[in-house]
Amino acid sequence: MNVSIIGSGYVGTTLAACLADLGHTVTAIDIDESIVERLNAGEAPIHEPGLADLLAEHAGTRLTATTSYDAVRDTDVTFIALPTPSRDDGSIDTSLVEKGTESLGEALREKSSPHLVVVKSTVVPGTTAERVGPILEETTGKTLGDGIDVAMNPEFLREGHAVLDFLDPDKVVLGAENDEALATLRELYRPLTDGTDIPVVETGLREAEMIKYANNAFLATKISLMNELGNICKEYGVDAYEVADAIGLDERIGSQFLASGVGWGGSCFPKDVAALIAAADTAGYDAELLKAAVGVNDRQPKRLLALLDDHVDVSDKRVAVLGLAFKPGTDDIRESRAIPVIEGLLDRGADVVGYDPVATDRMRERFPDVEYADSAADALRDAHAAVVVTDWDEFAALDDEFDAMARPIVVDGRRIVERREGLTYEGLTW
Ligand SMILES: NC(=O)c1ccc[n+]([C@@H]2O[C@H](COP(=O)([O-])OP(=O)(O)OC[C@H]3O[C@@H](n4cnc5c(N)ncnc54)[C@H](O)[C@@H]3O)[C@@H](O)[C@H]2O)c1
Ligand SMILES: O=c1ccn([C@@H]2O[C@H](COP(=O)(O)OP(=O)(O)O[C@H]3O[C@H](CO)[C@@H](O)[C@H](O)[C@H]3O)[C@@H](O)[C@H]2O)c(=O)[nH]1
Repeated sequence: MNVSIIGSGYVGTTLAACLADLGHTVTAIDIDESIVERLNAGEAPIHEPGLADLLAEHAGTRLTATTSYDAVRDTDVTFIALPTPSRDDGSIDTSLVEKGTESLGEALREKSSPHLVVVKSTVVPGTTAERVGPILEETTGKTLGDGIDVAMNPEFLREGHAVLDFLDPDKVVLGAENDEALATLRELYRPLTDGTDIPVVETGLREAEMIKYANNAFLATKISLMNELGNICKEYGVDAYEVADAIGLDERIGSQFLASGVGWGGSCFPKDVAALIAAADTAGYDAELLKAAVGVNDRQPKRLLALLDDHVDVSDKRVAVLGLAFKPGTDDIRESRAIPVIEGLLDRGADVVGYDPVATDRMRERFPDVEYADSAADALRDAHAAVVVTDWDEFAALDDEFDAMARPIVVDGRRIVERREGLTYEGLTW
């Protein structure tokens, strides 16, 4: 099938590379020329395991990139993978999706064969039918169901595992309101799902939109609940990880997403939970539990800093922040818990030195005046304390490096550092 994808960020690029790998002919469209150049050169514009290999294999053959929307006319299906950021009140800003849809519709006006537009972006229930659909009708001059159609296909990939998650998903959700749109979506995913036991959920547009929010809200709330339990564990000298291992054996609870610590960040959980709370508010429902999940999440970095305060007054002291990315395996710092931690340390007058294997450049843009080290060892040298914010594997191997600290104190927000003699070790929930 000939597919075009608007937006070549984390989702769009992964989708482009994976659909090409599944045998489709893919055109990636982005307004950022440097991204288009990199894609055409077979290079990954983002740090994502396995992505560079797929792009190198398919660029120039099954995958091409362009800044021109005209390319959509040579395709049968267009995915919209544009950002849906938060407004100040937490609600989603759909203006980029709407602008992209307008450009798409104008380009499709001259196309005579049928075209399916699939919303991949995370959008609140009603967006595809009530915003994307009408814009397409207006700009193409066609009627939905007659030459142009819409569908909704939420994405569940995790950053750092994007390619594997796409090629081996827990489920594929296809939202459509008519048989033709559904048949096109099925056809598109057939190379992925045929002969496998991957569940394919066929549902309506609003349901598909809501499934995405429900998925993220559930996972974020699960972590916040474990963080709440972990905070109580810490007060009673109980190891929250032992508790989590045991409760995770109950199949109704499940063992995943029970790692307590400094909380959830990233480009999705904070934005999507806020959007769902705002959407509920708009509908007249007070999403109390989701608000509490956000409250617990906001508290975890403060608890980490309070534990540090118990050990050392960091004013004018060098403090190492180990890990800057919102989680390991990515250079993404959006809503990273490192941000409130660094802010709290700067408020206390600390000389912060940050280290991350891949996310330093991005954090430097956010905090240009903070010092950044090239290795964990360099960050720890002469530091009066260290805090761990991201569970990069390499932090588990740190050992002698702690001997070079002015005072070997570690407050671990991710249970990754090994306890050792001579090290004052404080876990956030254990
Ligand atoms: N990042 C994730 O892990 C993830 C996972 C599932 C769903 N989502 C959702 O997918 C959507 C996209 O997220 P992302 O993280 O890939 O975004 P992103 O910010 O990484 O990428 C968006 C891309 O769109 C391009 N762009 C902006 N305006 C454009 C326009 N008018 N025309 C063409 N290109 C344009 C930008 O240059 C950028 O390359 C969001 O709704 C997000 O919530 C993200
Ligand atoms: O037990 C856990 C698991 C995760 N986290 C934190 O939660 C955040 C999110 O982690 P993860 O879900 O692995 O990363 P994302 O790439 O943000 O993926 C989430 O958000 C995506 C965008 O919507 C969805 O597609 C994915 O299904 C969903 O897992 C990170 O800060 C993690 O450190 C914890 O604190 N404890």
